Amino acid sequence: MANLIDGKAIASKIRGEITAEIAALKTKGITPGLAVVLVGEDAASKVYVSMKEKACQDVGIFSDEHKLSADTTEAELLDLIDKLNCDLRIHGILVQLPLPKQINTERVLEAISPHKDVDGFHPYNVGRLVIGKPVFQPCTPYGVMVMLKETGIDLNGKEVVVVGRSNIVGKPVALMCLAQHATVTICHSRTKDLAAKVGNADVVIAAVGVPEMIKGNWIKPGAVVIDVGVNRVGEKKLVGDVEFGPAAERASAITPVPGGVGPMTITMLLQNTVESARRTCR
Ligand SMILES: Nc1nc2c(c(=O)[nH]1)N[C@@H](CN(C=O)c1ccc(C(=O)N[C@@H](CCC(=O)O)C(=O)O)cc1)CN2
Repeated sequence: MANLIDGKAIASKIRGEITAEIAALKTKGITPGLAVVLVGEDAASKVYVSMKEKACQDVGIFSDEHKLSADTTEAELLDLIDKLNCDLRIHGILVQLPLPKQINTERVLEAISPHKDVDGFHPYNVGRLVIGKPVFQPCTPYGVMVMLKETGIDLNGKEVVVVGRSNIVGKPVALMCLAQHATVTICHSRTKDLAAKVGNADVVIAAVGVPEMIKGNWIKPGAVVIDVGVNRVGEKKLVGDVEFGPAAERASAITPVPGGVGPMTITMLLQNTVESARRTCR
């Protein structure tokens, strides 16, 4: 039976360290500030945004909330971003995704100053990651890497299979694993014989957004399984992208859903915001 990788516990430990770092910054007259922008009424986004605001309060980050209606135009959102780019109280800007259809997500992400891009989605920060000199790294993949490190899992020479090729998780986590000297395979909807690819992995990172798509009996005995999926099934139940029970019987270590990668995402957002504030006093 696999060891459970407790994302909640790791996140809580790191948040303690972040709280201490912020207290030290405040003695130098710097209070890290994060602008959180939500456009529209998406139920999951509302939950994530309120979790982010609460996390900011807990660690001592000034959180500047902007809740805009679902019919906000792209020009209005770009105007707000311009103002936040120039606001000296703000070290990080976060626009919650997904955005409503009338707004071009790429244009919005590119409008955020790369120096305040604590989500790590701006092409400048993506490019820094590609060349192995990251500044701000996307929070979910960054959280995955911190979890692996905290659990003592070394990727050097390992076969890592990433299932999913999104800009937010799949592609960046693959680059981060490569930087840790893993041999990385990215699988996606057109991949042939996914079961065999997953079965070859020492470490599986599942980020497809399809409930329990990765079957437990595909997992190589002793492999590590990181499940990035947070899928709502029915009214209340959350499941990952991996069939947890059968996978846990074969894996050496596995993340649960909820309580695995999810809590790390917001923790790394706090970390990036503190890093951005620290950079202002260099
Ligand atoms: N601007 C961004 N938008 C989105 C991001 C992002 O990193 N930046 N990621 C996701 C959503 N997300 C953060 O925004 C996020 C997802 C899940 C969790 C989390 O803690 N999940 C819990 C379960 C919470 C629940 O009950 O729903 C868990 O897995 O234990 C935090 C943040 C898309 N948009």
